[in-house]
Parts: sequence; C-alpha cells; structure tokens
Amino acid sequence: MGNRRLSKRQPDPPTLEEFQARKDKKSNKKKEKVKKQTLVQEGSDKKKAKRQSPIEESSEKKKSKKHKKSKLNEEDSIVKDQKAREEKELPEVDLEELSKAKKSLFDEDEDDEQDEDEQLQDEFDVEQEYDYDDDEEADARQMFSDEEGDDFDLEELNASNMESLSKKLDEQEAQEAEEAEKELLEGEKLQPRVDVLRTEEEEQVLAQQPPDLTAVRTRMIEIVKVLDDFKNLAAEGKSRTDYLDRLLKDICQYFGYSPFLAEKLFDLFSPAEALEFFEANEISRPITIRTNTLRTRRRDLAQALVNRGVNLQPIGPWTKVGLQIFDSQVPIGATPEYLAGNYILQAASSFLPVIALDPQENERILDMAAAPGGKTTYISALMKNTGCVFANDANKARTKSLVANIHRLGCTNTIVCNYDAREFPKVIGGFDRILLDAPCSGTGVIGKDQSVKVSRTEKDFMQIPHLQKQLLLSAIDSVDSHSKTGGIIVYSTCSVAVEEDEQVVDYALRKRPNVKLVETGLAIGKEGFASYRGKNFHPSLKLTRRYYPHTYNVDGFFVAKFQKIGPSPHDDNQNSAREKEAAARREVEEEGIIHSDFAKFDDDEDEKYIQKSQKNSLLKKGVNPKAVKHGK
Ligand SMILES: C[S@@+](CC[C@H](N)C(=O)[O-])C[C@H]1O[C@@H](n2cnc3c(N)ncnc32)[C@H](O)[C@@H]1O
Repeated sequence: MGNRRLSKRQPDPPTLEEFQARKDKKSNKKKEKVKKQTLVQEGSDKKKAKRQSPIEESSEKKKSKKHKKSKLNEEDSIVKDQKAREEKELPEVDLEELSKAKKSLFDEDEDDEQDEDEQLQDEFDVEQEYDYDDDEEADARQMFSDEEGDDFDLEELNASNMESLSKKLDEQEAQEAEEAEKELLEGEKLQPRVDVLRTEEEEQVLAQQPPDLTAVRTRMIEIVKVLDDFKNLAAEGKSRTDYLDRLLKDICQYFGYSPFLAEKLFDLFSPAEALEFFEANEISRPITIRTNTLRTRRRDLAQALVNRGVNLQPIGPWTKVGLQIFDSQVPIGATPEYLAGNYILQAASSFLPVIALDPQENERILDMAAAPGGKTTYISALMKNTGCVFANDANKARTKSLVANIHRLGCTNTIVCNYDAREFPKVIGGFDRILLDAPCSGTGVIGKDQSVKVSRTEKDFMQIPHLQKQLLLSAIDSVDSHSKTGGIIVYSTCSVAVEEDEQVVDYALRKRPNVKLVETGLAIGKEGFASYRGKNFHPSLKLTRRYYPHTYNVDGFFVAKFQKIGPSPHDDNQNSAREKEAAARREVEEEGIIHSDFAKFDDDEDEKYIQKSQKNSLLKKGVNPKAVKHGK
C-alpha cells in the first residue's frame, strides 16, 4: 500500500519557464481542446477498463467511440493528426501533470494521506459526470475544468495571478460545500415519512375484507418505529395518540386481546418492549422440573431421565435444582422417577418466591395459599423435613392435589389446612416466615392460559387486588416479629399488573409501618416500579422484582420480600374474615383506593356459610346450636 501510494505521489509542479515552453508547442487552441477531451476520454476508458466488468467495459467503449466519432467528424483531420502526435507526446503533455501540479498547490496536506482507492473513486465520479450530448458536454468540460483550475484558462496561470486564483478556488470550494450541505438537508426534509396510518375511508373498506394479519404485523412494527422516533418519522398532522390507538387496535386484532387488557399490559412497557411481551405470550414457556432434594440429587435425576431418552439441561445458574426439558421419549409426568417423587413439574418462575423466602431448618412456616403445593414441597425440601410447614388453601377441592403432592414428594413436616387465609392470625399466628403466593389475574401466564386475554375485566383488577391486600395484611400480622431466624413475609403473584403487585405492597407498607421491604436475594429480575403513571410508591418498591416472559423466558411474575421489624397492632385481632374485610373496605374507601363500584359480595350466599361456621364453632365448644337463639 505504501508503495502504491508512493507511485501515486504528485510530481513537483513545473516551473513557469517549463510551462511557458510547453505552452509554445500548442499553437492551435481548438486542437488542444479536442485533445483535452480525447485525453480525458481515453484516460477514463483506461481507468474504467481497470475496474469495470467486461460487459460494462464494452458498452463504455461503444459510448466512448460514438462520442469520439461525432467529434472526429467535425475535426477529423486535426484529430487524426493530433492523435498520432498524442501517442508520442503523451509523456510530454503537461496538462495532466499541470492539473496535478495545480492540485498539489492547493491540496498540500491532503494528498499524502489520501488512499489510492479513494482517489480512484473520485476519478470515477468525474468520469461518470462526463457525458456526451452538447449540454452535458459543457458540464463535462466544467468538470474537467474543475480539475484543471475552473474558469481560468490554464495558459493564463502565472506567478502574479496564482494567489488570487488560489483564493478564488478556495471560495468556490467553500460555496460548493455549502451547496452540498443545503442539498443534503433538503433531501432529508423531502425524505418520505412513514405513513402507516390509513384514512377512515380506507379503514372502512378494509373492515369489509378478511383481515390480512401479515399486513397488521408489518404495520405494528412500523408504528413502533415511528413511536420510537416520533419527531422525525411521524406523518404530518398525526399525533402520538393516533399511532398508539392504531397500534392497540392492531395488537387486539393480531394477538386476540380485549382492548382493556391490551392497553393495561401495553402501558407497562415501551412500545417496542410491549410488542416483545405480546409476542412472548404466544408461546408457552419451556417445560421445567424441580429436583426433590428430599429424595435425590439433580445430577442423579438428570442421569436417570437421560437414560430414559429425556433431553434436558440445567435451567440456569440461579437454581441448583431446576432442569429444563427439551424433548422426551417418555411422558415427563409419568416416569418411575416422577411417581417416586424425585421431581415435580414446576414452572421456573415458581422457584423464585421460595428462594426469596429462604426457609431455614426447624422454623415454623405458613404457606397461606398453597394448592397444589409446588412451593410448599420446595419449602419443605429446603427445611430438610424439619420444623413445620402449614400448607393452607381456601379451596377445599384444591387441597386434594396439595395433599397428593406432599405425599408423593415425601414431605413429612407439613400440615394441610383449609381456611380463608384472611382468618389468620386468628387461626394461628407467630410464624417465622410466611409465603403469600396470592390468587391473581394470571396476566403473567397468558402463554399457558390464553383465555386471560379476553376474560379479565376492569372489575377483576379491583376485586383481586382488594383480596390480595387483605391477605397481605393478614400475613404480616401472622408473623412473629421477634422470630430469632426469620420475621419474613414474601408476597408473590403470577401477574404483571401493577394493581396486583406494587400497589398492593405499597398499601401494606402504609398500613403496616412495622414492616419494611428487603432485598429478595434473587439473582435475576427487573426492579419493581417505584412510580407508575404518575402515582408514586414507597421508594423501597425498587427492591421488589418483576419477571417477564420476553426477558427471562419465565412466566410473568412478581416477588416482594418484607422483614417484620415490630409487632403489629392487629396481631391480636380476633375479628372474623368478614369483619376484617369490612374494616379493610372502610380503610381503603377513606384512602380512595378502591372505587365505589367495587363488586358486592353475595350476602345471601355468605349468610349460609356464616351460619354453618357458627354452628360448627358451637359444636366444637360442646354447645348445642339449637339451644342458642338464632341471631346470637
Ligand atoms: C396462585 S395459587 C397458589 C399456587 C401455590 N402456591 C403453588 O405453588 O402451587 C393461589 C391459591 O390461592 C387460593 N386462595 C384464593 N383465595 C384464598 C383465600 N382467601 N385464602 C386462602 N387461599 C386462597 C386459591 O385456591 C389458589 O389455590
């Protein structure tokens, strides 16, 4: 490269005498002009020959010949003569040399550094500009003239005018640069803006036709691009809302969400990330299993399953017990290892709250909403079957699967109970740790249950959080703040809705100043929101963790970990769940959190259960219910 550069180095400029002597040789100006053109054309042909494909080369030659022919017709004899001389004179012709010389005079710094390839490119551009009809010929001459020194005649170059010509050239260059910049800016202004929004009429026409989902998808991607760089890409007269409305409609049509839920979920992310989230919900998460360390080790389990034709690998560095199944020649829920309780089919996200809970041996732990027992059995395993785990669930039918799993996995430190968890701590309190894996809307598990896309309504996002708040307060009140090893409450949901996550936790922090949020200790997860859509939560909400299918390939999940730092004023609250609910309702109404259209409970149906429970309670106390007056 260095050598090639050297060979391309500009020669020194000729002296004025040399130049004058050479000038004398050229008696006929007209002949010289033709000669210049011929030289340029030939030079151009030579250079093109170096770079062009054979096809291009021959077509260029044809053009060149044609061009030359027309000129030669005009000045045939002169040119013939000239051409013959040219062959001999070429080394002596100083025009090119002079051109280079002039160039070197004005571009001193540039040339040594200029890459040969760049030079070739520049030359090629000149050739491209050089064309054949008359007007363009003038342009071509202009181009040539640019190389040679523009609108001054070469013959007029002398020591006295060199400085002024140099200045002129500088000015011209500056003007050209300015014009180029202007052109560029105008070009940018004129660049067509992405116009993906249709007019109302177009929409109406399209509404009559079957939906073109490919087009919808393309438009979603285009709109996301526009929203990402709205200033530069939005079509004139269109607002951000125009694009957002269209995008949300497209999301509903393409992915099949109700407009209400689509918007709720969309609001959690940037438009681009929202699209990723919706896409990820179209597929279920990988099948994962948890090794039951009460029975086996992960390595042994993996080996046994591999021997049965299961293709698997560890889930990730954050869990020592999880395995991801890629494919299997046997049903994973019916292998001898499964029946022996060596593992449980469990979503990876379900490991997270138990890891955060960090159960210790010999503790007293409550799993408030435990069925079907994936987390209870993990807690039990981490405690190595020591201490005691109270596995509670309000749904009696579901406690069957809870009991079955507890038996299959060999958890012997567990007590199953069936209470409305709002009854705690009246039922029993003073736990070292409590896990509240709360009932939720399931917006994190749409990949598993597509019905969520259309079944969830606004009412759900008022009712469910209301229950979650009550349960969380009960959990807090049921933990022993003086526990030597714990005093921990973990709240989790498989929902990504802020109403069920940060808003519930924030409510609990305000209602129970005797708890604080602490680090979850989880190696993965995004920070919870400390503020959301203009609503500020306690800054410590950042310690909570969010999980999304598109970021960790796990179900959408939320985990918060509290430490109880003082006794609850409500610890000795003997009120029934119903009374607690009424108290909680009063509290939230005072705060204006729950709207007045909050769903009513079915009082008649509740009355039956109340009477039944009162009857049982009296029987337990050895009192004949019939002997007690109704209403007392
Ligand atoms: C997300 S599931 C729990 C899953 C369980 N932790 C596991 O890992 O297998 C929520 C559970 O809460 C129960 N539940 C709903 N309301 C309840 C209440 N008031 N008290 C106790 N449990 C309740 C439901 O029956 C359901 O089994």
